[in-house]
Amino acid sequence: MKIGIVGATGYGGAELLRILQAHPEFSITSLYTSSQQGKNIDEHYAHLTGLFPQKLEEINPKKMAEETDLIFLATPSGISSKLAPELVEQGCSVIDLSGDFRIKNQMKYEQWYKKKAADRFWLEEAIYSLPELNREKVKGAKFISNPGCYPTATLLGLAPLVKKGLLTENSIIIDAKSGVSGAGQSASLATIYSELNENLKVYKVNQHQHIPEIEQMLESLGYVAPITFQTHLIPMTRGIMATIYGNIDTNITKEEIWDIYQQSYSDEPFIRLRKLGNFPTTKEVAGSNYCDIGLDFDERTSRVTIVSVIDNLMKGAASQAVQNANIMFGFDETLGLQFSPVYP
Ligand SMILES: NC(=O)C1=CN([C@@H]2O[C@H](COP(=O)(O)OP(=O)(O)OC[C@H]3O[C@@H](n4cnc5c(N)ncnc54)[C@H](OP(=O)(O)O)[C@@H]3O)[C@@H](O)[C@H]2O)C=CC1
Ligand SMILES: CC(=O)N[C@@H](CCC(=O)OP(=O)(O)O)C(=O)O
Repeated sequence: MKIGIVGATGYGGAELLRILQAHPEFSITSLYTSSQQGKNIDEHYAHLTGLFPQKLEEINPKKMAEETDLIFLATPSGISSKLAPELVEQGCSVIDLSGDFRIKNQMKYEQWYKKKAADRFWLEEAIYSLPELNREKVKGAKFISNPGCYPTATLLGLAPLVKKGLLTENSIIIDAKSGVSGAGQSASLATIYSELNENLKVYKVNQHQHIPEIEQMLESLGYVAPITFQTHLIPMTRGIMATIYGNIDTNITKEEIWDIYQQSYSDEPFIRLRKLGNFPTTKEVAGSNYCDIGLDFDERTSRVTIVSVIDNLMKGAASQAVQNANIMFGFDETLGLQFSPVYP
């Protein structure tokens, strides 16, 4: 199948290149750019020297749809709201890695992203797919909205308890930390070495654009209440750790809670549950499509602690997008994604 990437010069795009280069069914035919037409990708990324002969091409939806079967949009929010519908209308399948089609309520998108929302019709057309929670909607779809990085870690950590209705209303608090590649490749004061090295930063306090995305999905799983979600920037390149707290009123033991997770995820190829008392680290999933989860229940406070880690550029973006592409086209979901994390 012929694959095109928009935003290949960005961090998410670079990971798509790395994964798709070795994929047995998808072949990268075209790379598109808004700023570097005519160049080769290795003029931007020396680590890709000699691997991709094709030149970066300008963005032209009609031509792109003729040249490819599927386009990944790894562009900043505010771009795909217009570009994705043009591609789908021309018959091309699309997976959008940005936030533009995740939040189905236009007012909420505009409130949290401070940008104009996509057209209501196309918001309905785009299928939000976190495969472990709703893969049945994806097979045969033409247009996928790939989840955000923090929502992926958070929702996979919470889903088993939420589906069982075990968490009490208004009790969910998520303390999330990300490596700096989560902010993309553009330089900013907050992410330069002297600001971040040996330093921890809280950011977007009660303002993070992933709050409505997480709440929307939790609502569909049966938890209808606001969450507290807080993000921190950590001096490392990649990785997200979401440490999640919630209250359980029912009489339950930590072994029973662990069993619920075990039952939910035992058949999931990309979710690895730690044994009770063990917790994952971000390095243990780096460069892979895994989400690793550990948990504990404090019978003294009736509060559960769930630790969920992913690689923000992989399960949080590029490899999850390829997982979605596999499902869309009826391939084995793990195709081209069966590699272990890079460690140490
Ligand atoms: N980084 C992460 O961990 C995650 C990122 N995402 C989302 O994925 C998307 C890409 O993120 P990331 O790769 O980190 O971002 P980067 O900033 O690293 O790259 C974005 C790329 O988008 C392209 N671009 C910029 N402006 C335009 C435009 N007007 N039209 C078309 N293309 C444009 C640029 O390429 P060029 O100049 O060649 O056009 C740029 O290289 C974002 O929406 C982000 O929110 C989602 C989950 C995790
Ligand atoms: C470390 C860091 O800055 N991370 C980014 C994640 C961006 C992202 O993935 O956001 P959308 O896809 O929803 O635009 C942030 O917190 O905004």
